[in-house]
Amino acid sequence: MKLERLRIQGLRCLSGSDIELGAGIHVFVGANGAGKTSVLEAAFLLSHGRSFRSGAKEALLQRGASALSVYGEVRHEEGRLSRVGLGREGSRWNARLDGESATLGQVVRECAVVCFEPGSHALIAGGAEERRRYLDWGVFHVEHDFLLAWRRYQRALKQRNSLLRSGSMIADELFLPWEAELSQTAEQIDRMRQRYLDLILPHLAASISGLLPELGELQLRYRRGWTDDRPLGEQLADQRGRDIARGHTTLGVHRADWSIAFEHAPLREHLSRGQEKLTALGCLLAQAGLYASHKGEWPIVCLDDLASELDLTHQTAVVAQLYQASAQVLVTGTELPAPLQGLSAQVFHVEQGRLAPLL
Ligand SMILES: Nc1ncnc2c1ncn2[C@@H]1O[C@H](COP(=O)(O)OP(=O)(O)OP(=O)(O)O)[C@@H](O)[C@H]1O
Repeated sequence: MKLERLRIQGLRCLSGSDIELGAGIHVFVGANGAGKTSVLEAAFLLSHGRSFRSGAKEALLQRGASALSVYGEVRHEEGRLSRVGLGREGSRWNARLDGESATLGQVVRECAVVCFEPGSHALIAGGAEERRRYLDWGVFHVEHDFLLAWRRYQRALKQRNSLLRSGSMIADELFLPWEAELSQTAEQIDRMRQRYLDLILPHLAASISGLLPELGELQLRYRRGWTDDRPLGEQLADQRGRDIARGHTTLGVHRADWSIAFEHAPLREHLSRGQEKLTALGCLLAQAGLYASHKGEWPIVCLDDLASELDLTHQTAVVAQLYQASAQVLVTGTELPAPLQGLSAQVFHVEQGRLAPLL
């Protein structure tokens, strides 16, 4: 798929930009603070409904502006065009698909963006939440029932947590329906996640060993969030007293995690910072590759500040892989990254929140 048009209003320093994009590689070049990353953030917002930068979604809204909107025209491999939009006016976010009001789920299903950026190493070195988000984004795109199960799970979790916080005088019977719902939806979500991990493993092995051959074979480890010996419902009932003391539910798919161990680096602490970044990049490219083999089209790939994140050899390897795959790629840099010199790429100059194509 490719973004043929990206219109951004009121996002950080971008007050009003409207650009046309083609196939292949696009580079956004400009000084620090010019607004390059914000362009990638806008594309990512259409795909995830949030930014990849930490902090509140509210920080995206331009200081002093009352509204923010991002609109994209996404051309799919089979020729179909999806017109996707997300916006915020006052305190409300809204989503639009093909001119009609839509849900966030409908919009993000039409626009898939994977993004490698300076914070991506958190996928390997950070907390479990980042890894669950990665996993669930992939599962969402291959399993149709995922979103429904996930929403039911979140609702039941919220209800059980609020009962836990109401104190120990709450009758056990009040917990039972929510624990049954948690147990049923957790089994579903866990099965989908496990299927996804089985699917992605060969993609991970290929993409990470291409970037880090010196680390040897990799193993994917997964913890589902509760033990395998008994149904989650039974374990939640046993755990209730301790959960009341803690004020939240300590077992379930919201506690799941996964990790990668290498033959020559069995612990995460054995990886250098650069190797963490390359492993994270390998995970993102594997996810893009799996998406492509499942959907018949590559997601849009964003590489923020490529030249300062990777050494030249790895920059060249990544660019060559994406070039061969004919993926639409959006890259940022303070100058044109060396591996792109000589390749046909559309270059945009970014200055103080304004974008101009360089001919
Ligand atoms: N909510 C906001 N309203 C207005 N301006 C903002 C807001 N948030 C951030 N900015 C400004 O917008 C710009 C965002 O820059 P961005 O991170 O996109 O730049 P960049 O070109 O990628 O920079 P670098 O090369 O330093 O990473 C910065 O100048 C920042 O101060």
